Amino acid sequence: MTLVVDHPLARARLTTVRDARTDRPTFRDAVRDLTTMLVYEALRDAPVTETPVTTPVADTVGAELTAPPVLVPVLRAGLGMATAAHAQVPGALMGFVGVARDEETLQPTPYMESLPGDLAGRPVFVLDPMLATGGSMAHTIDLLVARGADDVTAVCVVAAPEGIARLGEQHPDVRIVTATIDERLNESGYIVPGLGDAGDRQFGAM
Ligand SMILES: O=P(O)(O)OC[C@H]1O[C@H](OP(=O)(O)OP(=O)(O)O)[C@H](O)[C@@H]1O
Ligand SMILES: O=c1cc[nH]c(=O)[nH]1
Ligand SMILES: [Mg+2]
Repeated sequence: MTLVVDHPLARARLTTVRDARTDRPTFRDAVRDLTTMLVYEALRDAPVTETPVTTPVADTVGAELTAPPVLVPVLRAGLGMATAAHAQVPGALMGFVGVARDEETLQPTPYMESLPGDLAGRPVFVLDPMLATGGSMAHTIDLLVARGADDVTAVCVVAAPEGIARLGEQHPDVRIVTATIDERLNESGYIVPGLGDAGDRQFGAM
């Protein structure tokens, strides 16, 4: 249930976000480009409904997504993925979750949720560039499941094996779409080689 998007263009943008010399505007641009590719691949097998369309030349049959996913960026870092994901699925509903990891305990500290009340039968894409211990993602998915969600995709840029394993235990039905599975977490809970703190690199250190 883990899809690694390793298209050459995704690998090139991943290299940009990994590079410690990349400035904030360039980092944000690369996160947006990666999100476009990740969401594109995440929707590859999405069901479509055929719809009639008239070209300047003839009538034909087109297609539209049968069920556009609800998009849920996880603040802060996931905000940098929101616009690009929304551009891919313009009709999507968007909810928001705020959670900050306590950097001492590595436990997620929730501070905000703004989600549709009923997610039953609706695909949901959680947008967060970093899946490290998996605590923040597991918390977010708990909120979604409490609202009836049963078709959840975690869209990430960098995933650690530890976070993937945790989701496999706590939420085995969740699909993960990521640009890379990295080596491990270090003693501070950062992904190695990773890209550092995705929130700080987009928005500045708090
Ligand atoms: O898998 P975990 O161990 O929970 O770590 C991953 C979380 O850490 C980062 O957010 P952070 O807590 O730094 O908040 P921020 O986006 O506001 O910087 C990242 O965006 C994830 O939400
Ligand atoms: O490497 C990491 C781990 C958690 N959160 C980040 O932003 N980066
Ligand atoms: Mg952060």
